[in-house]
Amino acid sequence: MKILSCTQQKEADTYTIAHESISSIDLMEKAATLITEAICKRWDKSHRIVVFAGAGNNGGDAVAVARMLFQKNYDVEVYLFNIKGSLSEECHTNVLRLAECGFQKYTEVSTQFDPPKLTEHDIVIDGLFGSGLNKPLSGGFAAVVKYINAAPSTVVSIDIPSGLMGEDNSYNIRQNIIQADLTLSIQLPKLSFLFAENEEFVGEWELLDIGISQTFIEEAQTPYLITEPQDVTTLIKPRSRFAHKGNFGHALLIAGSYGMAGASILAAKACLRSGAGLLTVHAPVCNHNLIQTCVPEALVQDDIHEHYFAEPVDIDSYQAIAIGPGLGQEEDTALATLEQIKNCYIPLILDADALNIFGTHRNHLNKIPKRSILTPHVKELERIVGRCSNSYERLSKAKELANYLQCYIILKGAWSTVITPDGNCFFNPTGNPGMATGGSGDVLTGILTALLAQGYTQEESCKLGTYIHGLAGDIASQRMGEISMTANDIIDALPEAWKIITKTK
Ligand SMILES: NC(=O)C1=CN([C@@H]2O[C@H](COP(=O)(O)OP(=O)(O)OC[C@H]3O[C@@H](n4cnc5c(N)ncnc54)[C@H](OP(=O)(O)O)[C@@H]3O)[C@@H](O)[C@H]2O)[C@H](O)CC1
Ligand SMILES: [K+]
Repeated sequence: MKILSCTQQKEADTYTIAHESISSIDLMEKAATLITEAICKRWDKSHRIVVFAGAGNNGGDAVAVARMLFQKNYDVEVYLFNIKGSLSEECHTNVLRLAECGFQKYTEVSTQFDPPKLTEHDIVIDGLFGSGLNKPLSGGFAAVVKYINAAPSTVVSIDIPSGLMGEDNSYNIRQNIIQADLTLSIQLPKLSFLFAENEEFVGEWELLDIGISQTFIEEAQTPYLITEPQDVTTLIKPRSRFAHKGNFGHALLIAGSYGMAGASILAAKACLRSGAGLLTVHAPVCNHNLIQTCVPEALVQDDIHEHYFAEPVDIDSYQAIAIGPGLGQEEDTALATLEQIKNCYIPLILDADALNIFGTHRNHLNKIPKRSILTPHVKELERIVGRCSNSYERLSKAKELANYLQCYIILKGAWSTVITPDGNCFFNPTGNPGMATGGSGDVLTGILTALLAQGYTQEESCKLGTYIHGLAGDIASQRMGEISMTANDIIDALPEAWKIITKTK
């Protein structure tokens, strides 16, 4: 699913009107019908509906919704803010239609606004501004937003919370943005919906398909996409009945240190649960027996050091290498890692402590082989690119890093983002807050390593790996609950997740 900019959404609107023989007012009527249905589905007529409409088409949507709810015998009030004394054509048409159906509780605000007392049982419809917002709200509009946010009522925003920019809110004023409980977005999501700090504005969001031209959407250029099931199920490589373990690759996992054997064990188990033919774990001597006991299917190769990774290894017999889970931050380990990745011609994943090395040894960043996969969470990324004040800035810096290194970056979190060397961003829709638990990242690394070992490309491995990781996390959450689930539960859910993705019983 593509994420288009607000400008592109307007172009899509215009293109649809021009090519799908539907007028703008009828497109607005379609939008309003779906918005009304979504409201009626959630709230019965005991709720008073208080509509705040702007002078543009977002306001036009809101006034049309008011008419439809009124005709369904809801108790509706409308406040239309017509500060400049001119309404968009469609907004004006809907104001006339509202009057024609005998609606009485209509107030057009131009200067003085006597706000109604909003109660907990009221539903506020926010139709002040939509994709036409061109600067942060200020003055009277900011006051209206603050008044609505201070009210105890449920707030439903049309298309986007008024005051929120569709992409970059770096220069926005947070208290001048509507805090919606529900956002009913037209056709496609906005990029800003996917950023954690905007959750308080967007609330739950739902897309309304108003029939915007698919031709326009298909041809629209955007670096931002949300991965959908069909994007990953089509990647799955079928397994021949004559296959043998050599067909599925030999993976090398360089992981673990004294006291952090668990990370290497979790990554190893996840790797084997994701189809690797063979796995060798290179680990410090102290973890040898633990790994052999916990993951008997894995081969264990001892490092020369008792407690941590200290000596690079020969990589010729492997198809994929992952370095990082539980590696620790000893200087010897950093040096061994830098040595290990130099001239590494095998698909490589750098995770956790292998990434932290570049936070303290940034001058070695250019040693990272092109097309490597880096899997930082927010803090690990910011140790490399510097502190970021918001998700949009962080995404931009991650895109710059991926381009500079010509690598793939998986920025982990809600809506984990796969960033490719040429700047495409694939947002992953699976997963849940229960996955914010120790070892979850180690599991992802194991999955990614298995996919690379089986010959999936870096981009395929990143998209498929994050998707299956989140899907297993969702299954684990259903089984164990978000609070109690552990990284092991995610691994235990991998068989079910793989069956779903490969549609096997
Ligand atoms: N996406 C679709 O296919 C459809 C979308 N619909 C709805 O249309 C809105 C977009 O409507 P639009 O009229 O383009 O813009 P808005 O209603 O969001 O804003 C109206 C005008 O407000 C002014 N503006 C912008 N920012 C500010 C601000 N910070 N303070 C004050 N005023 C502001 C601006 O006018 P200017 O003269 O100031 O430039 C805007 O034009 C979309 O969100 C959907 O709800 C269609 O109904 C269906 C198809
Ligand atoms: K809005």
